[in-house]
Amino acid sequence: MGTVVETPVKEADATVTVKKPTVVFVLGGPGSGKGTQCANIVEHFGYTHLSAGDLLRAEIKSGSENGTMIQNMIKEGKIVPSEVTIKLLQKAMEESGNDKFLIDGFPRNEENRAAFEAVTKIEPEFVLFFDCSEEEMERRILNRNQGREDDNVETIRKRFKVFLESSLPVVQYYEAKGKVRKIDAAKPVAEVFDAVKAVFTPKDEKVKHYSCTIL
Ligand SMILES: Nc1ncnc2c1ncn2[C@@H]1O[C@H](COP(=O)(O)OP(=O)(O)O)[C@@H](O)[C@H]1O
Ligand SMILES: Nc1ccn([C@@H]2O[C@H](COP(=O)(O)OP(=O)(O)O)[C@@H](O)[C@H]2O)c(=O)n1
Ligand SMILES: [Mg+2]
Repeated sequence: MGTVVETPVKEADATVTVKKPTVVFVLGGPGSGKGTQCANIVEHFGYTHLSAGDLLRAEIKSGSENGTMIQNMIKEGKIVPSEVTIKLLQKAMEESGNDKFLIDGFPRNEENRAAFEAVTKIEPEFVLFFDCSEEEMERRILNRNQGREDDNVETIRKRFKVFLESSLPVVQYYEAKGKVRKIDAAKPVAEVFDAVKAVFTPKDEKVKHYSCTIL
């Protein structure tokens, strides 16, 4: 008579692993070309573009109870409390059906950064940073013609100050983690996009392309 060996059947693992979305933060001063380049990235690399500024402006238009507060802060070039902005970002992420996001113009200060990390537990894949002189950014904003209430000399100066004092430290935070991909954004749009493409193209594809060229 043989011995019956009982093998315990392993219960199915109750923890479900949900894949976190891929997030790239797109930062740079006002007018550095974040929105313009994000539109190009979307076309080529399948990301969904979420501009924090656009979401806040849509919230004003929707007649929400926060609308007046947001409008006043934007007019003053101030940064809206992250609670408001993060809710808008999360809603847009859920509604998109995508799992790859370019988050443009966020985080703009330490409060934005820490709150996003605490609420979503998402770490950015990397930070795309558009580097441009104030002189060039001001010229671009004054030619933007989108009817924005904050695109006037007085508010622009305030936005530059906030950028230097509050937003650059966020870039430095990610710099220390080796996550910043800095782009010279003072060049023409197509040249800036060439540099952007190099950041988004996987290294093996670059090699493939190179070997095709020399064959
Ligand atoms: N590389 C560039 N050279 C010249 N003008 C640019 C360039 N990139 C963007 N612009 C223009 O500058 C303005 C600001 O660009 P935008 O993408 O809205 O910047 P941001 O989102 O960083 O404020 C727009 O009118 C845009 O058409
Ligand atoms: N994370 C963010 C992003 C924008 N904003 C507000 O929205 C304004 C416009 O942001 P934006 O990203 O559309 O501006 P640009 O950098 O594109 O010119 C900022 O100056 C802030 O007042 C904010 O409060 N918090
Ligand atoms: Mg923009």
